[in-house]
Amino acid sequence: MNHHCILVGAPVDSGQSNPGCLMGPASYRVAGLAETLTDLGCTVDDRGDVAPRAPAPVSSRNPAVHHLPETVEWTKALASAGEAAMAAGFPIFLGGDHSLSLGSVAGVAAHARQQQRPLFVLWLDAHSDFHTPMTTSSGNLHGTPMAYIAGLGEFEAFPPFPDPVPTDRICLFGIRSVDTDERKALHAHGITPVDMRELDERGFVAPLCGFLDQVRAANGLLHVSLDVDFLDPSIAPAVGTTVPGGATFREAHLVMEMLHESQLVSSLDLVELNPFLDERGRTAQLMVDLTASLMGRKVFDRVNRTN
Ligand SMILES: NC(=[NH2+])NCCC[C@H](N)C(=O)O
Ligand SMILES: [Mn+2]
Ligand SMILES: [Mn+2]
Repeated sequence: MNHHCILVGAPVDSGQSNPGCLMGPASYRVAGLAETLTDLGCTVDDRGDVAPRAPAPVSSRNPAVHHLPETVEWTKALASAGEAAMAAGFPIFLGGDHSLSLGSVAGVAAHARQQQRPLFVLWLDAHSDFHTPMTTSSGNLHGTPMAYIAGLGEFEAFPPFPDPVPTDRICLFGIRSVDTDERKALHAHGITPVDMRELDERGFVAPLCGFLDQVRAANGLLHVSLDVDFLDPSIAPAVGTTVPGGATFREAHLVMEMLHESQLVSSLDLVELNPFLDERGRTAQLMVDLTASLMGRKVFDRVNRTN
């Protein structure tokens, strides 16, 4: 794991209809993300916020889709910022709604291809985000990045995804809200999300270890996309698409601690934080603390523990 962290601000608000995610990067900075990482022994390069180019007038064949031109420009800008950040260290994309991952993961994938390393994606989310611009009925493009990353479906004005991630290298984890068309597409492509029901039955450790073993065996790069709504709304209220029954405080930290111990993670998205909906900054703070666990914060060193 590379401990030179590159903070890439991605104040994307165009992928959904609940304004406020554009304040996410500022909120993480106020919550002390850079200082927290520095205290953990990381070096930090905050590159500020990415600025997309002026959008060209493109429209979707699906009349429900909104802010397509803006989201296309964010995708291009974040793909190039992401590729550059991967070459320099460990990128942390500060969102911004989840449509930012159309670009962040495209940049990461371009880097992985250059390095000739297979890319794996861990999607920590209540939602599968497996729509395409053709199937979404909300028209919110934050519901589409997973299909784009897998190279499936029609993405109109978006640049083709650089090196689509095969579906067996994708792990959708914590899922508890899937639309009918997404369900059909997931089924058609043989993807079985690790949903909350499975996590209830098997616990968090076994399914996560299984996926990490796969990454390790392939000497892969691992991108983690952490959507605030992966967490239970009772601990993380600052998100526009709350779904009850999410990960608890300890379950979420356990995932992050295990990811740290695996030493496999090479890039991270923090997405969907809407500070306008937060309560005294508690969701931003929790996301910073989860990032700290991912980067190695622990109470005790467990290496030599026998019980
Ligand atoms: N990244 C997210 N929070 N996505 C929520 C998507 C919700 C719903 N499936 C939709 O497409 O509108
Ligand atoms: Mn999402
Ligand atoms: Mn979500």
